[in-house]
Amino acid sequence: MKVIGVTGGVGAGKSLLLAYLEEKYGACVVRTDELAQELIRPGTDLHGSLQELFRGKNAFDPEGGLIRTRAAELIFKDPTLRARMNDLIHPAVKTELIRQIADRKKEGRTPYFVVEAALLIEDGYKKICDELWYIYADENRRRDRLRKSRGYSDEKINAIFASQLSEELFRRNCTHVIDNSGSVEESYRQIRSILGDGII
Ligand SMILES: CC(C)(COP(=O)(O)OP(=O)(O)OC[C@H]1O[C@@H](n2cnc3c(N)ncnc32)[C@H](O)[C@@H]1O)[C@@H](O)C(=O)NCCC(=O)NCCS
Ligand SMILES: Nc1ncnc2c1ncn2[C@@H]1O[C@H](COP(=O)(O)OP(=O)(O)OP(=O)(O)O)[C@@H](O)[C@H]1O
Repeated sequence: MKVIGVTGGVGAGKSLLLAYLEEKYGACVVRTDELAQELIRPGTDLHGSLQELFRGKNAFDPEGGLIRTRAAELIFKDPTLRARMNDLIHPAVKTELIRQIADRKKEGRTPYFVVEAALLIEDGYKKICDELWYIYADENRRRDRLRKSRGYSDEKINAIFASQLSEELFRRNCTHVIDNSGSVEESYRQIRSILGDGII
């Protein structure tokens, strides 16, 4: 089983390409954002710690769930708060991922295990991945896609951009680059040139 780490800036097209890896190659895809949401659901220890961290900041709904838009507003403009949130959540995410990778390896039926993480490089996923893929799209296209598909404001886009690695650092740390600035078909072709033409 090959373990592939997928990263890239917000709106580069990671989700879209992960779906292709799942459908065409039978990959097991885990998005760390989704895993994090599970690990911080109300009732968990992590949820308690997060409530402490965001105390007085109106970041939770009446059922105790984290209000994503509010959390984004807070963490993307405050590097210290973001670092403290990362320190709380990310070790647990990584531990859970390592467990899932080991389970799949043991089971022996998964050809590719794909981990998607915004902070793949910063969080040291290099050690647990065989390859690191950088999904690139030029900044203007990403801005455009995020405005259109998610209604993100320029302020939100700027704040997230500022909290993520530069293109140069992504490129320097990854083993493969997929340029998703063009059509989806062109990106699929790049994936096929890395993984071959079909399910193994
Ligand atoms: C901060 C949250 C609430 C923002 O939610 P929202 O729906 O507004 O935006 P979305 O999830 O689409 O994230 C926007 C972009 O920021 C990236 N991102 C998410 N968390 C972080 C972070 N801690 N640092 C840098 N970038 C991040 C995402 O990958 C994406 O590219 C949400 O991303 C979250 O709960 N993050 C915590 C989990 C986490 O740290 N995930 C990254 C694991 S590597
Ligand atoms: N090659 C492409 N051509 C046109 N639209 C695209 C292309 N790739 C992605 N998109 C669109 O751009 C938007 C952002 O893509 P996507 O959600 O896959 O980004 P992401 O990298 O997963 O973002 P995030 O970092 O927030 O997880 C989506 O609406 C997606 O359909």
